[in-house]
Amino acid sequence: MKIDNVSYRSVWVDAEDGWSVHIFDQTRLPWSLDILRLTGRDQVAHAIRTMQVRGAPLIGAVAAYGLALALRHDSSDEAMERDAALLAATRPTAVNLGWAIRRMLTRLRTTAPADRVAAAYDEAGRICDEDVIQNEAIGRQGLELIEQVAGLRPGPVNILTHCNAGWIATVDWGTALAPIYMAHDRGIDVHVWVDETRPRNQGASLTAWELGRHGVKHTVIADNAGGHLMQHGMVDMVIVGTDRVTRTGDVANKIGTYLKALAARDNGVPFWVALPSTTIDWGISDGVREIPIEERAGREVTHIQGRDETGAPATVQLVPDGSRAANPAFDVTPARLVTGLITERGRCPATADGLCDLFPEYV
Ligand SMILES: CSC[C@H]1O[C@H](OP(=O)(O)O)[C@H](O)[C@@H]1O
Repeated sequence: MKIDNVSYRSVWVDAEDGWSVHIFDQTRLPWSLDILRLTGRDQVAHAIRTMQVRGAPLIGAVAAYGLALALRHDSSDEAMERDAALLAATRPTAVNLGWAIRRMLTRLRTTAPADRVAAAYDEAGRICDEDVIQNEAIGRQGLELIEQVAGLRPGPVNILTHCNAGWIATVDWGTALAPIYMAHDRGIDVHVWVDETRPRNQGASLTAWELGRHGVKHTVIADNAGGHLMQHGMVDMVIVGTDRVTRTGDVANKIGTYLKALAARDNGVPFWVALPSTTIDWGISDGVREIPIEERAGREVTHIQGRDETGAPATVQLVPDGSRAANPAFDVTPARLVTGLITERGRCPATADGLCDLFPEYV
């Protein structure tokens, strides 16, 4: 995607040294665009754990490069398995992380140690290139849904999204936002209701930043406002991303997604989930029981980051000293509340049959 008319991906290998890896520090957005140069395994692990880099497809891609960086230090079998396990354990919910590491190991275990670094960079690069292609295809699949609504009546197509599933959550294009970018670029009048997405505020700080940079009309709202807007006919559809989808169509996504799905169902608003097939966990069926939900630090709830009147970054405490906080970072929306899944191969019902029809080779 472009920033000030310069094309970027969310992760790239340094063009000069050919081995260090660059990402945007997403904890610094929207106030400053800081590019981090990653040079080792521990730096990559820290970036994923602290959400300097986040978004299901992107953490998989960055972890893949993290393994390549680790192999530069030690390409032995023991070190490779150890480093892969460490990177795979940095965050539990997004299945793309484990998928990417498993894909890397599949290639590297049959590669001679002396050839592993080159093979790792090659495979990580393929993961990135495929993510871009998949997300662009998701954009085209979702664009058709927006075009259908735009053809029904004049005025903007109003889309609500939760968290950030934009280009900065993936290698490029995004998932939930890809159809929106394509509709905007084709002159369709779209407006996005951007859930702030407490407690990390990925919507307020990342989705709003992305859409603003691309010139897409948007309004940031409190997470709790979505149901009201749906009741008053102000939302034509919901499109969200996801971190893990079961083989039966249950959807894990940022905390609060489930509540939006309930409000959408109650108000007859289509609730779409956009995902590349790398986000499908074919090994599980019951999302509520089987998807691991990351529990993050309570400080993310008790404190909030922003900038003060002088423009300086600031962190303020929101709750009384001594109050405890719970911080489940994801929830699971049962398939019955999902209108459909938007994948790189097409749209399908959130059902085992729907996914099997699109991806028969995985079943
Ligand atoms: C395109 S996947 C985006 C997905 O990842 C986010 O989680 P996090 O910000 O914690 O990495 C969120 O669930 C988004 O929907």
